[in-house]
Amino acid sequence: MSADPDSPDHHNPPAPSWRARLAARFGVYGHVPRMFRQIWTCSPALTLTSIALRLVQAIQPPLALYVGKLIVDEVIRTSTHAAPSGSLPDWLLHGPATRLEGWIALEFALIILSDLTSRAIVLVDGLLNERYINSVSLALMGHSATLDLQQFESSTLQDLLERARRQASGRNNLLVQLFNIAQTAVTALTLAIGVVAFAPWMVLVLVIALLPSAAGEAHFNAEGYRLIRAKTAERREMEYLRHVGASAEHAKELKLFGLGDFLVGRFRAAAATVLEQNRRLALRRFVWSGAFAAIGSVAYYGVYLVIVWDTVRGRFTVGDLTFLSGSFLRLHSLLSSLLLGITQTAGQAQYLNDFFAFLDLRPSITAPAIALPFPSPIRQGIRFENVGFRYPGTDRWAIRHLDLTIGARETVALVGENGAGKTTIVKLLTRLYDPDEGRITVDGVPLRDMDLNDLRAHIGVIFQDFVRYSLTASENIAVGRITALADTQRIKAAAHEGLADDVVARLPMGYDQPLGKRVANGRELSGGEWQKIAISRAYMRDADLLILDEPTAALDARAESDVFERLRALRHGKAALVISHRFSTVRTADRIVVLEHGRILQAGTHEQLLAQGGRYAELFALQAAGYQ
Ligand SMILES: Nc1ncnc2c1ncn2[C@@H]1O[C@H](COP(=O)(O)OP(=O)(O)OP(=O)(O)O)[C@@H](O)[C@H]1O
Repeated sequence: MSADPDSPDHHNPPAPSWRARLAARFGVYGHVPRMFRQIWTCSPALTLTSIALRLVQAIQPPLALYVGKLIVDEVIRTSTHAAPSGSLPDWLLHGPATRLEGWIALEFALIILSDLTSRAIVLVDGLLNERYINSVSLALMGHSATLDLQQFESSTLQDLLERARRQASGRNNLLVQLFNIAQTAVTALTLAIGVVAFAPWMVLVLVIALLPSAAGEAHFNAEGYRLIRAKTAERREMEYLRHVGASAEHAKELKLFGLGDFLVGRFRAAAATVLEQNRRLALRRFVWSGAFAAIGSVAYYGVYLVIVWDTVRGRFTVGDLTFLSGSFLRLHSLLSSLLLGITQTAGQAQYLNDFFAFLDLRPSITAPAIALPFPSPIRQGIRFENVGFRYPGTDRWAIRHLDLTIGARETVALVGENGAGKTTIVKLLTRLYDPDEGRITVDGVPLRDMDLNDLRAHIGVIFQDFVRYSLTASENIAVGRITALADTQRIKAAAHEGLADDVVARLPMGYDQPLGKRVANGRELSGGEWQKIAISRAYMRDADLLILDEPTAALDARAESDVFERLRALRHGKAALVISHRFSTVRTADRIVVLEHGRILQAGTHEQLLAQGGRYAELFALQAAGYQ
């Protein structure tokens, strides 16, 4: 992580200081304490149980080794006496070996205990891990809801989210692995204390011999992290291609256009670069780790030789020899597995960093601490005052010098060619974005001064790319006011107003019918039928301003005319903004605003605009000619 791969000059980063290098090596673990706090809040009882069980498990190996030493010493001591006569039961019950029996019984008890605790650990960790993964998913979803649309549209956030999601994927068993590392560390420490009591220098030699391995692993961890960050865009592309290439919603077009091979080729190309770099790193890691590990093994056998020599010389008993060589062998393998564990978890801990980095993102569209309520009902109207807006990362004005008023009881239609800025006006009105210039007010109260939830609660908006939820028909309508999910009457009334009641009546399971192809027993609807469901959502709100962004594009002519007849009747006395390319819809509005390149070109009633003979009349004539 010595260079930020997102920065343009990451090919030639300045030489990092040793502090930066150290931070890069171990920085991946920076968020582990925060993760433990999160685990703790998932279940203090399970966390404590897991820690207690692991402590018990951790001190068992040194204990077992020490008891083994006592048994060997005792066997040697008793075997110097005359060989016992009689059978094994006689010897056990009456012989001079009661101490030996005690040690053997203790060793047996330790083995049983070890077996029980390891099973209990699997159980407790499994339960805890599941809760933790759920809490990660909840945190991701909860925090996503607070972020701005503009943040979601940035590719940097997409990358971060892609990496953060891995933390919630369940494949990531970081919790269990970190607990294992802690347990191994406690065992290694207890063993080391035992060995230190006999010969402190042995532990020192072993630790020093493992230092190159530790440094190597830390280096390769940092390399791996850098590689993953640098390749996030490719990974995201692979994820996308996998989704497009293997999902029901894309199957129709993929077949008809014969895109299968094209997608496979693109995936192969993206995968190849990631694979190649990973392969090179893995090979280098293999060679260096092997060499470093050999240093550890040489040191281990050197020390082992000295222990044997000291036993032959009589400095150590045979029991000491079994304890020391056993401890030493164990210590060597524990320290190696500790390193390996750290290596494996470092890869996963990076996702932890990304997960918390995502949680630390703050939305830029916020409400003031003391926010004003939405002026309901609207008395004067909604005003755009000299509004200008550029999408982040672009230098073209999507809207500029825009002055527009929507009267309190007025239905305004926005027309204009593709890209004229119609949808952008809706996004600004709902504060999905904030204008760069000018301001938008409702009855003189600036949108920025209002409570965000209150603002959005008073506006009913259906975008042209509304969401088709894989939920029941009833839920699909209720999403317009999710707090009224149980209010069947309200849902039915909204369905009636949005013309969805006929659609629902034809479904075998009525309002309880799951919609879409993703769910069991799901029924797919036609484009127009979906649109009627979406329009009904808008009627779930008792909105002061209703916005329909091309709501009728997929409706047949009769349905479209019905929708607007109802809109006029039901919106009686309330403001509405309608975006449409169909002049049959547009002409019924109280006022029509013609947009071009983010500015107002003309405004007036259908008749006035026709009489003016400008762009509106031209576009109207074009469409009318199409019907002749
Ligand atoms: N998220 C975005 N990021 C950058 N530019 C955008 C974004 N959304 C829209 N634009 C640009 O802003 C301009 C206005 O877009 P807008 O969606 O408001 O047009 P529109 O009038 O609704 O068009 P249409 O009739 O095709 O729906 C267009 O030039 C478009 O390319």
